[in-house]
Amino acid sequence: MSATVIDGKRFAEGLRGRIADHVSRLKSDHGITPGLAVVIVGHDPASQVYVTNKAKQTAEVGMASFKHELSAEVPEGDLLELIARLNGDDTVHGILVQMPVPDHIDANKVINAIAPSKDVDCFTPANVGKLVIGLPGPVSCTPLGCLMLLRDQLGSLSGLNAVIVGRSNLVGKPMAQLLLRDNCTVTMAHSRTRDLSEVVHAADIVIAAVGRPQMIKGDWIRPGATVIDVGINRIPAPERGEGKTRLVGDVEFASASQAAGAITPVPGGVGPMTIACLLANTITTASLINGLVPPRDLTA
Ligand SMILES: Nc1nc2c(c(=O)[nH]1)N[C@@H](CN(C=O)c1ccc(C(=O)N[C@@H](CCC(=O)O)C(=O)O)cc1)CN2
Repeated sequence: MSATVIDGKRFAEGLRGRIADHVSRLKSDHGITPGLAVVIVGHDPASQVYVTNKAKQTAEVGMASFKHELSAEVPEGDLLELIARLNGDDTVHGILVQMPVPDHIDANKVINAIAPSKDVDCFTPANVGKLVIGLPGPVSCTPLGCLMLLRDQLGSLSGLNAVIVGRSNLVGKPMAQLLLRDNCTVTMAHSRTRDLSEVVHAADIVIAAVGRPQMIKGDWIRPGATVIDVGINRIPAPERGEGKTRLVGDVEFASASQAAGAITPVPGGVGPMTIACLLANTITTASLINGLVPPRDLTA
């Protein structure tokens, strides 16, 4: 069997088109221009690329885009002050601090400084709580992107066995909540899980978010399962020339695509959905801040 390759890049383009329509309506019907502030601390090359893409795509859908670049040595207090300023700025409806932050900065302090009403990453305890009990609000970007791809691929997820490999706050834990909401039977697997290959083999849906290149092998995948690969790992690619690298996921794509019914590639799968869902969350927070009901097609 050769799996359907789920085109996250194309889906994300379509989603951004719908977001642009909502932005136009917010402007014309309510006089609201959604604004997203992105903050980056330091010069990590991958983070620079993500933040540049976020700012560019924010502007492309017609939102106001604010980019704040701070040096790697910036004192924690200066970052907290900037966040406080953005919290009080009425032109800003979403605030995102690119992770990871340098070691001298306490990421939890930074997250807790963001007003929950503007927390478009859904990192604050208040928004994580809302996600768990199903109240309206932003939804963690990467899990929301995975859910949208799954619904598009499978229709109803009700009753399916979903196995999530990885229990991070960024992906694994919120993903479990979203799949539960869609009536999946959810198993969370992690580094201490016994017989991981057998656990994965029981899944109709596999979410690979473990951060280890190509760890999940093709013979772990149940024939016909849907595989969502969240991993983004850069590995040496000597076949491309000396010192060259390439991106791979947490799943061994070549073998897994022989067994799976559908699978996301890396790159071009979940990654582009993360940024599109960030924009969707900015529509959600801009709507809620202004007492409007967020559009249903942009949230979980
Ligand atoms: N505050 C946040 N920090 C981080 C998040 C996040 O959601 N919020 N997630 C990741 C990084 N990330 C977004 O910030 C992100 C990662 C990957 C992609 C993406 O489009 N990947 C491409 C490949 C890009 C490449 O060539 O390197 C793909 O998979 O096709 C977008 C966003 C950590 N930090």
